[in-house]
Parts: sequence; structure tokens; C-alpha cells
Amino acid sequence: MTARVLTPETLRNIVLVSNPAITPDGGKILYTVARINIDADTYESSISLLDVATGFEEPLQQGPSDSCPIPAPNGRHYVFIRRVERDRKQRGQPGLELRFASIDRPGASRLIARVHGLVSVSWSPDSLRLAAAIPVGLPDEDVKVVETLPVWFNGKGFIYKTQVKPFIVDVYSGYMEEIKLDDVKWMQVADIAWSPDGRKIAVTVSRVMEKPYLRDLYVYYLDEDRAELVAEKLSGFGEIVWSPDSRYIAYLGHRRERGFATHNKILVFDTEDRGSEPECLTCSLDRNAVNTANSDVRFSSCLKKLQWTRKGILFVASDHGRAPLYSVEPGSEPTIVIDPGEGVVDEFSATPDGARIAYTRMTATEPREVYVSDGGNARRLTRHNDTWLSRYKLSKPEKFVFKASDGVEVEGWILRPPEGVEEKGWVLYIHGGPKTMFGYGFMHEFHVLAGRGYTVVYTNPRGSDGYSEEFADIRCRYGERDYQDLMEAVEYVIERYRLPRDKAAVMGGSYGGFMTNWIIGHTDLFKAAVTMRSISNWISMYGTTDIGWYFVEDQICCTPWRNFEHCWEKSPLKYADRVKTPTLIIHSNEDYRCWLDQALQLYTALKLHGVETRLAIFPNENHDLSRSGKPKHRVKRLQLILEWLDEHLAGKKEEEKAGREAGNA
Ligand SMILES: CSCC[C@H](NC=O)C(=O)N[C@@H](CO)C(=O)O
Repeated sequence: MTARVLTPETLRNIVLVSNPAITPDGGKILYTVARINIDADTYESSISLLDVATGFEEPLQQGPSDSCPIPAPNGRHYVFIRRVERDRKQRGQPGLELRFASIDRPGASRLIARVHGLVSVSWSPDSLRLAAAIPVGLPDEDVKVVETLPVWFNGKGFIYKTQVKPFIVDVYSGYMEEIKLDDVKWMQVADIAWSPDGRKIAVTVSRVMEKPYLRDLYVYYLDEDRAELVAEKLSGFGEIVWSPDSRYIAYLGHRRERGFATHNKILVFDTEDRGSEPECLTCSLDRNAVNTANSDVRFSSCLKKLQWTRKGILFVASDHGRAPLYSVEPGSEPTIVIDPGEGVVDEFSATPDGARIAYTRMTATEPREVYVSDGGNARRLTRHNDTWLSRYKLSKPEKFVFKASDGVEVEGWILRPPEGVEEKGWVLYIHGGPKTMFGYGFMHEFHVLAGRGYTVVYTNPRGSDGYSEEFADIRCRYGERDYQDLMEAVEYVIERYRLPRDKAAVMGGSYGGFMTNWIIGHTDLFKAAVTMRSISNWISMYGTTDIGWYFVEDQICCTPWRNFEHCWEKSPLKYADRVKTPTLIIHSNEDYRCWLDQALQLYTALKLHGVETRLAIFPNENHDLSRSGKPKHRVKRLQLILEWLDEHLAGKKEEEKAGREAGNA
């Protein structure tokens, strides 16, 4: 009997739990429950209310597109987002509704604003108003007449007329007023936070169109209707939280000490001592103070990545494939407050006194569930995925560590096919970023590959997150130490796990797609490759994508006018005439992070050089196809990958050919 294993279609079983928002008294948790409906080709999401003491749960909003509950400080009300379908005639009308509701009245809600998007919201301490960062401005309906940068943005489309502005929204009347920041003509607000004393609103904002990675920190004083600049030219995530005494602001980001390879840190600014240097609370940790574990089973969340409770500032950091929750206070060192074991704390929220924390945790074999922790005592509260998981065979990855040729330790994992599944070969899977990590995030795709008989090997080569800043820094040197680490990992696993040298494939997405393209131009070891949302040419990447012009300059250290030769040296396309590996190219036609031209150039080059190649273009999808694409497209993508591996590693094509020939004879 064949084992019940994960397949492309088992995406439908996964319950996507997100946004665990705890009420200020710690008694209840509001969270989003989403399901993947493959037949209707949609994600259906609703909001649930969990009683922490009893574990009882009741629906608050039935959906089908409700998410992101954010409780008010009074503990009675909350706001949430409802996505509304718009038909062709309604094009241009806002697709999101910001709604206001009472926790004790399931179902009832009041519309307070129709918006095209919502970047951040923060309650006023009296629970009467919200500070909100809202995108405004739409592209032209027909001909696009553009004068700004970027033209488009992945997942958002044409944004050349869109700015993200700060507003105050009255939750009872829906009255909205823009907060005026001095001298800011063009702005993209990254985050907004209302101070606990109610008198100030902090805003982080990009205001240089050509350098949108520069963020300035403003404080707006409500009584005086005046904004003051606190800090300039910061980078990174840009999230902000106030100290409980409303004097300090903790900023999540950095000052580009290592360009975009720099870890996000917690920098604390004193709003009463302007010009003073911020205190860095996580520099000694030398870890990125955000969770960058890869997973393909997440659903959108509106929770902040930082929270300043009376016990300290809470944040998650990436560490060796895990993501523990830490706490830190000015003048002290970070300590772990929730150790997820072989797992990741994905999102969290805490009571203002810091006594109780709600969070989601996932592991490599369990999608997210909601947990609660009271001073070190952690309990799991939901079991949405238990029943279906118990009916399938999932193998557990084994971790390995090897010493690279320069003596540095590199980590990886190997996921074998579940017991009873015939082994057909193996795959080296490379993550994107490069500053993200593999580890203990749930990857449905990996279990699907293993379920089909392919062992999955995944590692964190140089450039990855979860280690020191130096480890993550491969600027100007793409395709060098990172490539060596990967190829040394390959030799290591072939020897240690006796993996067949002649049955290996390589695959990856984004930076992982770049590296896949690079690898097939530098070795013929692999029998097949699958390159997804990939980068093949840094020169065209520079000017066609949402972040291209500054990402390429920072990471590859060239522009089309400076070090042009280096841009080409580092482009996999340069080596396309050497490729022999049969390659499947998967790309989305609205991938504005790595535009479709990257796939087309590679495809044309491989075709013209006689390489067996297949190009799959997914319509109306973006860079996040494998993580949040339309369910039917996600299934199709996985099927295409399995077919390609079956043809090239498991000899399916030869078998079919032989069968046809036998039939003809
Ligand atoms: C100019 S795109 C560079 C690659 C891209 N980096 C940032 O967006 C990337 O690798 N993205 C990763 C991580 O989000 C991916 O998996 O898509």
C-alpha cells in the first residue's frame, strides 16, 4: 500500500493561522484563520476569538475575507480588514474596508474607511482614534504617464502615483485627516505609532524617491499640530514603538553599515535629547532582529515586529534556522523569553505589562498554531492542523553541519522521503534573499518533493541570515563563497548520506534562482534544474524592477555606468553558452521584483544553445507565486516541478519513449 503523502493538492488541507492579537487584560486572543480553497481558487479567511483560560473558541467574523484584528487599548473593541471583491466596472474603487467592531458582539461591525491598502495602524490610548499609514493615489486607467520611481512594485502593481501618507481616523465617525509632516513632498510611510500618553504620533517615512531605502523618523505633536524630525537616513524594516513613558522610540532597522546585508537592530532614540546617538540594544547579539525563516504556509498579519512592554522590548531574531522571541531593555543584553525549540516564533503580541504573550509557532513538520506564554509557561491553544497531519506521513528533517573549505561552519538539513516511498533522486534547494534562512519553517513544497521520492537538501550558505552579519555579507562577491559553500555541501551530503551523484537536481527561487542559473553555468553535475523568479542578468535587472537600481548597486557593486563589466561577470546569462543541464524556468508575468525579462533572456539563450528547456509563465501572478499565488496556480507550479524531476531524475521520459516504441513495434 502506498503511504499517504503530501501532494500539490494537499495545500487544501492546511489551515493558515495568523495575527494572534492579545487583549490588554490578557484574557482573549483574536486571530485570523485562513483556508486554501483550491476549487474556488481563493483564500478564505475569518476571525476567531480564543478564551485564554478555557481555550474555548468562537467565530468573531465569518469572512470570507476578514483578517488582521487589532484590539483597542480598552479591551472591548477592535478593528479589522475586510477585502471586498470589485468587478470590472468598479475598478479603481478601494478593495479594502477598515471595520470597527465590539469583541462581545460577534458578526456586527461598522465600516470606518474604504482604502486601497493599509500599511500600519496604531490605536490612540483612549481607543477613540487610529493613526494609520494609508496608500493614496491610483495609476492611470489606460495609458500610464509616469514621472516617479519605481514604476511598479511587486504585489502592488503600478504604484507610480501612489504615496503612503499618515492619517488620523476617528473610529466612530470615520472622519480622516492627514498628518502634515514638514517639507515632505513625496512620501512612503513605513510605520506609525501613537504614544501611550496620547500626545504624540511617531512616523517613519521615506522621502527621497531615488533612495526609498532611506527612512526618517518624525514625531508629530498633536496639541501643537507640528512635526519634528528626530533622525534621518535610517534603513531596514523601519518599524517603531514607544516606551511606556512616551519618551523613547525603539526603531527596528540599521544605518547600512554593511549595505543591505546589515542586520536589523533595535535602535532606541531619546525624543527629549535630540541629536543624541541612539542606543543599539541588539548589536551584541549579532543576529537579524526579525524572523526570516522561509515558509510557504503563511497568511497576512498586521502585528508589529516589536513591542515595548513594561518588562522590556520584545522581538524575534533569526538564529541558526530557529526564531526565538527575545526581550531587551535599554542598558541590558537581550535574553530569550520564548524558546521555540526546533521551531520559529512567527508573530506575537503581549499584554502591556509583558506578563502574557500570544504567539504563533511553526516547525518544519507543523504549520502555525496559536500558543500563549505566561512568564515562561508556554501552552498550545489551537490544533487546527492536527487531524489532517495525523493522516499523512511526513518525514522529519535531519540537521547537518559541515566545515567549509575556509573553516567556517555551514548548516543544512536533509529531508528524506517518508517510509514506504520509493527513492528517485535528490534535490539541492536554494533559498532566496540571499539574506533569509532555511531551518524550522514549514515548507509544504519540501514535503511534496519528499512525498514523490525526492530527498530535499537545503542549506544556509554564506549570504544567509541566522548567523553573524559578516556571514550574511556577500556584497560584490555573488557566485563566489556562496557557490563554494553550496557545492561543498553537495559533496558533503553525497558522502555522508550516500546520495547518488547521478540523480541530483538543483532548484531555487529569486536569489536561489540566480544561484541555480549560476550553478548550471559552472558545473554539469546536476541532471536537472528548476529556476524560479530568477535573476539572469544584473544589467537589465537594474532598470526594470521595483528595487533593482539600488539593490544591484549595493549587492553586486555595479551599475550599467559603473563597473559595467562586473555586472556582466556576475550575470548567469554570460555563462549560458556553457549550460548543458535540462532546465525548467518558472516565472510570473507580474513579478516586478525580478521581472519576466530575466526568464525570457535565459530561456532564449538556453534554447539557442540547444539545452532542453521548458518555460512556464504564470499569468496574473507576482514574485510570491509559491507562497501566496492563486491556489490553482500553486498546484500547477508544483505539478510542473514534479513532472520535470520525474522526467530527468526518475527516467519518466525514457520510460514513456520506450513504451511508445514498444507499442509501435
Ligand atoms: C532584486 S531582487 C533580489 C532577490 C530577492 N531579494 C529581495 O527581495 C529575493 O531573493 N527574494 C527572496 C526573499 O524574499 C524570495 O524568496 O523571493
